[in-house]
Amino acid sequence: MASLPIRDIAALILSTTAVFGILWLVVLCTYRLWFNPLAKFPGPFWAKVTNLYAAYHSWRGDLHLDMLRCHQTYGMRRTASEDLVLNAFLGNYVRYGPDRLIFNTAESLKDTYSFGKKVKKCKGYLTMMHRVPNTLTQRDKLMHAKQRRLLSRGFSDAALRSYEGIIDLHVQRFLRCFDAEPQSTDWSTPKNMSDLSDFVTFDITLDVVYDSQSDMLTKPDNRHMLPTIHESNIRVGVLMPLWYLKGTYLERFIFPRSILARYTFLSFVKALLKSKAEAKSEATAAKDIYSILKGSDEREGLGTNEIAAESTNLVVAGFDTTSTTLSAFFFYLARNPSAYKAATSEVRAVFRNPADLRNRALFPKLIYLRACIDESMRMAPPVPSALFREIEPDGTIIDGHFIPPGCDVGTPIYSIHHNTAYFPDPYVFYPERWVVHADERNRDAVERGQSAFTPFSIGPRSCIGKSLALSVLQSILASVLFHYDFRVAEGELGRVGEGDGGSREWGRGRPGEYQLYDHLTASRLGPFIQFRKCTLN
Ligand code: HEM
Repeated sequence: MASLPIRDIAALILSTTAVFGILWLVVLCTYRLWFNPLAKFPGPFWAKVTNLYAAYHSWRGDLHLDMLRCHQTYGMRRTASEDLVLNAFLGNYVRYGPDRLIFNTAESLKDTYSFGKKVKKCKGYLTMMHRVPNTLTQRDKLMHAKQRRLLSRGFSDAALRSYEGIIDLHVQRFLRCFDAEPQSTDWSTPKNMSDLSDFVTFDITLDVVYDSQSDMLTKPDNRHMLPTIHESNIRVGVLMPLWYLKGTYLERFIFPRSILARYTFLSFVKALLKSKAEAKSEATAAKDIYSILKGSDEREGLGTNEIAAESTNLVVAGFDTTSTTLSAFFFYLARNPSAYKAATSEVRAVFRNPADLRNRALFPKLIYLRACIDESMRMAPPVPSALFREIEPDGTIIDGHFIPPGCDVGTPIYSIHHNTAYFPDPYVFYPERWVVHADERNRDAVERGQSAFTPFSIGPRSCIGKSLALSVLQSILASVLFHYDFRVAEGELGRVGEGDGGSREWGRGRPGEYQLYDHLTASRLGPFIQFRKCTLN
């Protein structure tokens, strides 16, 4: 028998592989669409068949918007008269991946994230891990409890008090950014608040975590670090639903820039860690989180790699999130005159002179300022989409539905913060929704909102840095409102950060809404704000 030429053999292998490949795809899609245990849940066609759907939206930065769009779309039903009406119950759950569901209720929030639930962090968190898991990325519950207990020493009341001087120092530097103009009674040149917020929060976080100065507010030298973190977040956001691609050639092919960016940031941290290690001999009292962790080294078995992973994560988790809240606050307050007036009046009444601003005992009196901060985080949550949790063996009930083991579930933060069942007029900046009236008539409404408010998440994996973040935000904002008046920059610059009016992209059209680009955490542009020294003080 004459042997087949090599070309024909290759063609035969290729066509057989293609046929089997197509067959495999057909079987897989058929299974996912009709026989998967989640098949009964509504959702976009492409999300049901592949996690590439979520990865695509993460790459575009509109994952949070698409999740809300799905909750609304799959909550619509046609009446007999062909009108579309919202069937809120149906839209409360959506299939957002072959094995993933998103929910949009306060019940799902509790069922998924509060203490004692049969869930753990999903495999997507593996993509954030470098060498060893830190408190954020640890999937093992017992290991996490141990790591969190150690880390919480850096966030105790005593530790937080010891950071107050550091925060005050950076607040002073932040204020000086608005003083630079010669005529101090005139409005300053427009300031890009997302940049300045990044600078001040990075400076504070690096100082608190490592007792080290990044000086971003005062010098440009280290500012190139910020785009590298952003670039790296894009990669991690895309890989979260496709975690099995981490470390493959495909990943390296798709994200060469992000991988380079990640190593630039890691080299920066490595140099920091080296200088900390060299400074070891000058034993000083632990005044930064790194030293607190290092102090527990021998007894608790936290090795060099663990401390490096933990402290690096704190910088990334801490600065960007706090910065988003800060810039969102300026966006919304500058556009809402009544909220602006109420917040400035409160601050200028509580603090009688500049020295008072360092007195933390007065902060609980800033009830309206805190409501403005909460309302900024409601409308622009710094971690906008779903924090997926994997259901453990035996399955569990989420919001009344049995979910089988191995599936991922999550309650997207931006979606629930815009759910009209908890927040009427969700696109209106309305700090009053957080303040209980003296006659208590709105207590139920406030509590309903609180049940669905989750910028820091809830339960055992909620944010360990919440008190630090709030302390930083209140210190900065009280000082700015005390010393300065501010307004939206005039002209086109004033529109940076807004929705674009007639956008073809879903959810990007509202001029009054601060636009977030969801890459794990939120990136954003502007707002541009002008400042003027307040003449009342
Ligand atoms: C406004 C500011 C902040 C917001 C909105 C925020 C939000 C969050 C959220 C939503 C989570 C849960 C993440 C998840 O489940 O995957 C989280 C966890 C965490 N955050 Fe924050 N965060 C903020 C500031 C900070 C700061 C200042 C630090 C420390 C310097 C920090 C450190 C952490 C850590 C270590 C975790 C992991 C906790 C655990 O899993 O036990 N965060 N944060």
